[in-house]
Amino acid sequence: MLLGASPATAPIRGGVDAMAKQYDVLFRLLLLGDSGVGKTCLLCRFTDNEFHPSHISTIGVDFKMKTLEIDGIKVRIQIWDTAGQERYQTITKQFALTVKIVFSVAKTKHFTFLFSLCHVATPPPQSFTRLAEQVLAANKKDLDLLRASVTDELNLAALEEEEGITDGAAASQKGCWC
Ligand SMILES: Nc1nc2c(ncn2[C@@H]2O[C@H](COP(=O)(O)OP(=O)(O)OP(=O)(O)O)[C@@H](O)[C@H]2O)c(=O)[nH]1
Repeated sequence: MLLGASPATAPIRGGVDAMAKQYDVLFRLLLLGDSGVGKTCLLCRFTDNEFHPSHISTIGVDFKMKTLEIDGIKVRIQIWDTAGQERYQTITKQFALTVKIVFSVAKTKHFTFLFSLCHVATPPPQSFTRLAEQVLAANKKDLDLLRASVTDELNLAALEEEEGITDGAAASQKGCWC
């Protein structure tokens, strides 16, 4: 799933940089969201098809890449994984140019966090790209039983319909990127 990606310039042929020959198009994604919503797990599911049950907080910013071939075009996806912990928010906000905002369906407090990020990230700076998009991704759908507490307060179903939220679970791979 490439929603939320922002196309960036990438040389299609030639060039002195060896990396330039390895892909035709480069997409950059930035994952933002409260600590523990599952940003790193979504990333690991997508790049390595792995799930890690333990929560090891990201420190600052990390990134992974994956190259896919779609209709004969080599698409490289560069995904930046940010730290959700409050102490890293200064760094995270610097990166809030184009975003895939992740939240867990299981905790209401994550909504408060993501709305504050939406505010920071909108609109994407002109200098970056006009094609930058924001996508909300609801993770931990396997914990649907806990979802009631969220829907009571925020009517998640309506949000999904109106805002086009994507949902899934890194744990089960269902509805996930891969
Ligand atoms: N049940 C369930 N647990 C998940 C899912 N995705 C992630 N988790 C768990 O949630 C916890 C936090 O996941 P992380 O991916 O480390 O969270 P994060 O958003 O990167 O956290 P920070 O690095 O602190 O910002 C871990 O214990 C994961 O195993 C999911 O889809 N379902």
